[in-house]
Amino acid sequence: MTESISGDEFEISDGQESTAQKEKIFVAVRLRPLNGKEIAKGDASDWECINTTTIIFKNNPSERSMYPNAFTFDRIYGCDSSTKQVYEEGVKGIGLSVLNGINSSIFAYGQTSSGKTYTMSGVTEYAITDIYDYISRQNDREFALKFSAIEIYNECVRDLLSQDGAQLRLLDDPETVESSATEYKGSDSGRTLAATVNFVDLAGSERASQTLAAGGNSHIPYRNSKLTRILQNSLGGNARTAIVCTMSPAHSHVEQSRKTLLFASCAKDVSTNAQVNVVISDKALVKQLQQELARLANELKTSPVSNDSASLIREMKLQIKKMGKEREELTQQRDLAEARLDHLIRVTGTDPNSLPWGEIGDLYKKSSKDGYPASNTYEGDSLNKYGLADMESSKFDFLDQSYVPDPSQETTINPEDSYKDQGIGITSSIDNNSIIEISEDSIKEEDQNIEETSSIGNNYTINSKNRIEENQCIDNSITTEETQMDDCYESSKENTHGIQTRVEQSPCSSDSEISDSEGICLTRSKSCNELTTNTSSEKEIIAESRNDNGSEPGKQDDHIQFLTKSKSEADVTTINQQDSSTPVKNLDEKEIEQKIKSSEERDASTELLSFDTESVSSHGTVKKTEQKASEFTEPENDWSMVFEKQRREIIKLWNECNTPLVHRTYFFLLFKGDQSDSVYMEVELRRLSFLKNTPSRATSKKLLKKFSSTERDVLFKKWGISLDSRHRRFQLSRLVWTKTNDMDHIKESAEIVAKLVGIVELNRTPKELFGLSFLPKSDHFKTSFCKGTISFT
Ligand SMILES: Nc1ncnc2c1ncn2[C@@H]1O[C@H](COP(=O)(O)OP(=O)(O)OP(=O)(O)O)[C@@H](O)[C@H]1O
Repeated sequence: MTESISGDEFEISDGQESTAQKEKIFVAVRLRPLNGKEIAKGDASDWECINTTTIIFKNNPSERSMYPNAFTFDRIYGCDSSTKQVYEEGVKGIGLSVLNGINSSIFAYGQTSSGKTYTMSGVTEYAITDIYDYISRQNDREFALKFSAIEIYNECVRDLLSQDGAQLRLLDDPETVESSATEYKGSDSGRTLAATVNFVDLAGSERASQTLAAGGNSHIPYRNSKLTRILQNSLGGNARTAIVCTMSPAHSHVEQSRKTLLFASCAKDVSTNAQVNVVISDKALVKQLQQELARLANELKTSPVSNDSASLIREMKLQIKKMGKEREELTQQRDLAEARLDHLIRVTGTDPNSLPWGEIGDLYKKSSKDGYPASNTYEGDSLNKYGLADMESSKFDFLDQSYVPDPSQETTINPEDSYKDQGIGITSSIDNNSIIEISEDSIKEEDQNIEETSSIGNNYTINSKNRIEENQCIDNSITTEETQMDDCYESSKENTHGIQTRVEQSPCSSDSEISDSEGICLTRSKSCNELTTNTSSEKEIIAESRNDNGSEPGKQDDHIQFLTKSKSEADVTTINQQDSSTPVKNLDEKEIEQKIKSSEERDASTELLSFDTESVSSHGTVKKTEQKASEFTEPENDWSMVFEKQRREIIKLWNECNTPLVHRTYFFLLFKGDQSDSVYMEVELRRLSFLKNTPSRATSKKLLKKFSSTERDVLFKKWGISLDSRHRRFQLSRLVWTKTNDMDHIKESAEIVAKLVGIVELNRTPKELFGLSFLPKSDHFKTSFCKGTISFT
């Protein structure tokens, strides 16, 4: 709201602004006419107002050297000017600032009988009239007015509005001057503007003039003055100020007139910094804040935006949690893959680059050693960061199957082994200090409650100088899950038949020693189940194979042992009895195989392994399957085109495989078309193709349900898995299998396993982690933690 009261100097706003208003004091000089007495004495006027702002001394040029003859101020009022003029044209705007909440003061300064009272009485009357007039026209605002009329004489304060003329006592708060003035209380509506206007008639101006003129100081000393205490708020700078300096034109008063003008000149330099005074009572403030709070709460409650935000935040939190889980899983996969690769390299003792999977060896080398790739600036280990954990896994399957044993290597047969059943466990020594116990005792299947021991069915081992051990079934099953279990089964069957054939045709003199036509002697151990059955009095059945150093059986340095332990003897007994008495063993495996082959899921899954594959043929010779992944390979000179094509294909597969965004991002940022990226692109394509065609867990279950529980039992025994825990169990087995050479590895493995099963207290030993206190020797830690019955979900 802006309203002009009168004239063009003053405007009243709604009082919302609080910007300080810095300005100079308004200084005016009023020259009164010569009074009758002065005229009678023959005094003449020494001063002439040459315009509205300048006054000059005109009668005594000789004094020009000592005093200035011309003075300029904001306004000069001559002898014929009226008080109304002084008000309207001079001090009105300042006086009425009080209506905007700004303090104001109007002073009259001058020598005795110069016209101070004459001027101020008129100015005060006009101002009060205007104030009331303004208030009377404001219907939507309430005003509280407080008037005081005070006389200060010899430091005594007297209330001019009081009849008794009692002396007033000044309190600390100058605003609480005891007064009999009428008070108007406004409503306590909260925000209030409070301002004071002072109309001051300064008696004794001569003395002040002398002081200020002599010192040339614009500061008005008021600290110890009652007057200044009363005017404290106005004189402190927070007030618009006007000074009307009155002077007599008579020559007899010329000295005082000059001093008045000097005072006025000094006053001109003083600046004020008035601001709107907003007063909010505590009660009003509390009320106002409560209202604001209620308003905001209501806004938050009803705002659709806020609801969206809340739901968005929830979604984001879920997403973050999910990504964290994925990251953890990828880390675990990476660790497993690295462990397997480590082990393989360690076991073979061969430079990875010289192996048939040289390019994979390069990948491993890059990823593990060189920070892969060199331009990478990401922190931490690379494989998982770049989402290659799965690739590594796939590679490893390829590695497992592509190993080509040298037929010329002499292979020994452990004469202590016996081969009495169709469940063939072939074990060979891996390296020194390797005692491997893989026990999956008493595993309960979710839907069928099938208990089984974790016999590592269809294991075979080829002892050579490199002392390679392969567990084809485990290798396949770990990384390719359900589908590879089928392949595992296939492969195992082949191996089984092959080995059986060779056993029958072996020229070796005993059942425990077999040599094939090419001079390879295979050591064939009992299956864990069979071993357990045949030696039921023992809790551990150890299939040992002697290594080519000719070390004695049972010596840890030279042997690897597959130990089978039941969770309890009762379990063992039950299982063994079942194994020996039920027709499980008598089932026609060909029939089961036929069922598998005829199932749709099986058909789909057989196409999955499009990797380079080399496997041992059914006759113990090496058979190399053809590479089927060459479709991803393109000529080098068309690399950019190939890259784009592969990238499109990868993106498509990402979508089809629901690949996590994190993986996509890393991969996308990392591989941007460099020629050296080709191997990674290819691996990613293979990995995704594999994943895409991998039947889901549900599909696998569906497949397995095509078989009777007995048939499934046979399958599980052959695969050495249980339906529900197969993947992680094999990961675990594999983990143990590949990390049994030193305690550091064991501890590291324990941590990984602990993560798998959701154990977070990783500062504990493997023994503590899995409660394997029954194991007496600490060196059994390296195998002990896989013997615990760990439930995976
Ligand atoms: N501008 C004027 N026009 C006509 N008469 C004036 C004017 N100014 C002052 N007078 C007259 O001069 C006399 C003295 O004025 P006034 O009392 O206002 O002076 P004063 O400065 O207040 O003196 P004191 O300091 O002693 O109170 C008064 O009679 C007054 O009417």
